[in-house]
Amino acid sequence: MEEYTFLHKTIMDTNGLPFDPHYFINNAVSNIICSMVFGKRFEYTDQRFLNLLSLMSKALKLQTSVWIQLYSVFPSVMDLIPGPHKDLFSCFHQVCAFIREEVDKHYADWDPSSPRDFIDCYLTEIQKRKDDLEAGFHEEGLQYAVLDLFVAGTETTSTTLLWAFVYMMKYPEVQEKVQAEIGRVVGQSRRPNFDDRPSMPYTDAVIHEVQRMSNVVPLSVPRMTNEDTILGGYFIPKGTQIIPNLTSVLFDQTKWKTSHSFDPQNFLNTQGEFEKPEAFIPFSIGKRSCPGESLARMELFLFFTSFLQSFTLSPPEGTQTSLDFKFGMTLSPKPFRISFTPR
Ligand code: HEM
Repeated sequence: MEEYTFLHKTIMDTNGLPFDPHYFINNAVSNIICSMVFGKRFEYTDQRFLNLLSLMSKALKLQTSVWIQLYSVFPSVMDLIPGPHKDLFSCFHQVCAFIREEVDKHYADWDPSSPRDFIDCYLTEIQKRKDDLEAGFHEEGLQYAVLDLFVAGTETTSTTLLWAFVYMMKYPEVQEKVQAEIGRVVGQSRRPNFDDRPSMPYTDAVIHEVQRMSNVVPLSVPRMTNEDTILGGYFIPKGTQIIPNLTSVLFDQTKWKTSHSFDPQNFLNTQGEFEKPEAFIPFSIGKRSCPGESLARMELFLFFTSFLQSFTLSPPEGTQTSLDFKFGMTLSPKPFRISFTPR
């Protein structure tokens, strides 16, 4: 909620005028992970950090481009050809350099008896297990673990919040109902907290429906079978790349009341109570499903309810809200402008 306070102030400064919310939201969401991993947040005006976030967004888009697909098939040929595939490596190196700098700063004033964040804890594990080569704790591992948390924890949640804004602009009647529920359960004298969620079935249903319809990670994360497997009667040899199609489940006509249109009723029973169908799998399922699910759900609930408690969201006058998206590792809304009018 501390991060929301910064965001709230920044949005108040827009005076209800339309603006592109992408960078503020990306920065605010990333700051939650940064506080846990680096032990600090970054100002919304920090150019070095803003540049890093834009590199990450660019890399996620590039990853599914034709150039990268060609690179995966013909790496040695593509190495000789200039093109956007080279940009991906440059993005990757710059993000890694940023992480390395932060790790070096941690080394400089590291006190193992009082760990400040994830990096400090990992450094302790490296030291404790330096004679155990099987344990897998080493500096390179630290860099990749931080990179994983940083990338996976920023773009997914911030893109979902951007979609929530888009859907609230598109369906003002849904927005009004959420605001009415916030008014009944939380009021205006305090900020929402996560314990309010069970008393707010409509809001909960809206957030779930935003996640279902926005389908932010449509093809999950590619995996590989580590042994011969039989699944649903099909033989899948060891070493086969698996790309789970979450879209087919999130939009399965046999599983949802209205599979292809935005309707919070997909998550409400006839008594208006919240109910989650088993086909709701935006975080995937099984042993390797998203480890950040609980954090993401908390962030989505707290940011979303705090925004709608304080502001009414609307498109710039005379414009239509579009549900068009950009395709990449994540599906994100096309750039848009929005007004936050204080309530
Ligand atoms: C709305 C937000 C989010 C969505 C929709 C989402 C979705 C996913 C999906 C579909 C996967 C692939 C799981 C699989 O292969 O079975 C995944 C993996 C992962 N997620 Fe998330 N995620 C979100 C937020 C977060 C957050 C906040 C974090 C940070 C703590 C995070 C960290 C990760 C990591 C580290 C992996 C890779 C796990 C591995 O390789 O085993 N995610 N996420």
